[in-house]
Amino acid sequence: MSSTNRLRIAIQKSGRLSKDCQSLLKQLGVKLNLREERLIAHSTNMPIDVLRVRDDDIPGLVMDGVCDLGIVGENVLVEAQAERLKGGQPAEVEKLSSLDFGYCRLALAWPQELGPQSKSWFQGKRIATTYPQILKNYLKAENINAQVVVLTGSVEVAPRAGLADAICDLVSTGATLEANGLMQGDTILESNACLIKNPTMSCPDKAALINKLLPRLKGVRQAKESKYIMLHAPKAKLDEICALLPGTGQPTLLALAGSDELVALHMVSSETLFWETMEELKALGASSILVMPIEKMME
Ligand SMILES: Nc1ncnc2c1ncn2[C@@H]1O[C@H](COP(=O)(O)OP(=O)(O)OP(=O)(O)O)[C@@H](O)[C@H]1O
Ligand SMILES: O=P(O)(O)OC[C@H]1O[C@H](OP(=O)(O)OP(=O)(O)O)[C@H](O)[C@@H]1O
Ligand SMILES: [Mg+2]
Repeated sequence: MSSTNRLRIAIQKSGRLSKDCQSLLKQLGVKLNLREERLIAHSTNMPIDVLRVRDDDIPGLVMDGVCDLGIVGENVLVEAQAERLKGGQPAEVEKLSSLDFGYCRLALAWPQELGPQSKSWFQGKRIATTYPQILKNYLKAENINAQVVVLTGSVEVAPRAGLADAICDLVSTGATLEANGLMQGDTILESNACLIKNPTMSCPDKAALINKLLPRLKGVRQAKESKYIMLHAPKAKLDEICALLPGTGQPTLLALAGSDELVALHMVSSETLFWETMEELKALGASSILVMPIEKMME
């Protein structure tokens, strides 16, 4: 591939998604030489360049074809798309996969001392947010006539600072809302990080590379969700033991040297084994029960 044919992936430079993006690329087998201040990191083993930017810029870079792929929160993607549509600009991206990090929700919140409030309370109020388009669409759908105050950071201090009556901001554990004396209301949007692609990308070499990375992504996810289970089981109790094992996978049975009563049972399970199940297995005579993580999978 020539340098223009190198696949360009946009990720967040520093923030909530950057560590997870970097470790995902590593798990996909993409080796990177990440030096702190560099905007572009060239992969040393694949024709891939990683652009490290602010997350707000990622949807636009992918929509405009500056980057072929991007990893960004759905919250930022939906806001950017709504903003572009409002301005009559192209806003299409292909969502290749939802990822298992960056989970948060965009929710309304107001000062705790006001107590629980219904939707009608928001009529005529000022709501501070970093996501004006998503909030405006919600208010329109709910027939609420409120003023949207746009802030790019520290949204949660807006009510105390007298800038707004309520906020619409990202929540994960709820600790930030609590620390600022705010009460959480309706969730407007649930969000995870997602992998997006420029829909008009037509380079066959890049398409082939994406087709190589996607099964790896599936394999990484399956491996994370799966466990390798090993135990010794009395032959007489095999049916009962198998019935307790999670998932639908078939176990492998192996003879145990020096024992006629016991067999070794190995299986890949799509779920973990809870302590309660391990205790039930033990009560049935199972022993040496091991639950191990799996690093990679390919079916
Ligand atoms: N508390 C959280 N827990 C999990 N994910 C979160 C949380 N807060 C935000 N996110 C997700 O991570 C993304 C990046 O959050 P971050 O706070 O790093 O953004 P930022 O300050 O706008 O960064 P940048 O400097 O890149 O613009 C958010 O858009 C959202 O998708
Ligand atoms: O519900 P919580 O678990 O407290 O998380 C929510 C907070 O996390 C995010 O900010 P972040 O900490 O990433 O900092 P930022 O505001 O500087 O982006 C978000 O903007 C909230 O403020
Ligand atoms: Mg940002």
